[in-house]
Amino acid sequence: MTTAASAAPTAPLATRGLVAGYEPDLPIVKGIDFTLAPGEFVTVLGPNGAGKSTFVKAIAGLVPLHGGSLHLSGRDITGLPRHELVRQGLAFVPQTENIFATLTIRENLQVAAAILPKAERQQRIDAMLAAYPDLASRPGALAGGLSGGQRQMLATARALLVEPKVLILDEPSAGLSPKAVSEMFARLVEINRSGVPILLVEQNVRAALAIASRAVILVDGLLRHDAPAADLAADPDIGRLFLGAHADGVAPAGEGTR
Ligand SMILES: Nc1ncnc2c1ncn2[C@@H]1O[C@H](COP(=O)(O)OP(=O)(O)OP(=O)(O)O)[C@@H](O)[C@H]1O
Repeated sequence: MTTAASAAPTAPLATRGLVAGYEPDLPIVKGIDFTLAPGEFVTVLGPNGAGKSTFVKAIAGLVPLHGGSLHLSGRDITGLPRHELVRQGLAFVPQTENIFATLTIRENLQVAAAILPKAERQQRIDAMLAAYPDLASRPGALAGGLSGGQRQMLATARALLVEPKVLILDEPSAGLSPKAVSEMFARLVEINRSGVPILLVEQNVRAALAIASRAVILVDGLLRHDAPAADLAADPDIGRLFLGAHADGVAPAGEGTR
């Protein structure tokens, strides 16, 4: 018998009791129930080592699942291999190694387009280049020669090429200049407004709360807090309680930073 509690979630993305980690007996994500609603923009926050990256990598098929389930638009995608998750519409932009440095901008897009029907590929690549003037101005340039911000743009363009159901990004602001971060975040807001739900891991807490609609805070592999982003941004206690007082995105001296 199917009960309301056991019915498969129909949201764009849902995890139920998700347990994941790199070693069989060492869970890093320790049982997370999370739902990304249609059109939502959710940021994942928490102290260093809380398991934020592991959580999204597990969703993206890059970290082994030990338990629980994953659902994409009502479909159970638990345990599917990475390439199949992409095909199903789950786009993930990793923090590093998210482009092919020795290929050109256009070739990077062509590789991502390979899962599309042949007849659609060129038109989608052209449309994506049109949306990214910085990339369109030199499609033959090697991706390895791009700035950090342009690389992130290319990585995001590659992810969007296949019109995903959900876009997940792992710290896209890492290592970028303040100008590149604000361009990147403005682009994410546009993408979200076009209807793509976004899940964003960020250490840049204030910037993330300014663009997200909701925030979840992970502590030691568990989802400890879930609230509207504006409420968290206005809460003077939240930095002390959950973020190790990193609410300005700057870790105190002596604590681990990258
Ligand atoms: N490839 C890996 N192999 C084994 N353990 C790992 C690996 N990557 C991360 N870990 C461990 O998993 C735990 C959570 O790391 P994770 O990177 O998910 O945290 P985070 O919240 O994203 O941290 P940060 O904000 O510092 O990026 C840490 O104890 C870390 O050492």
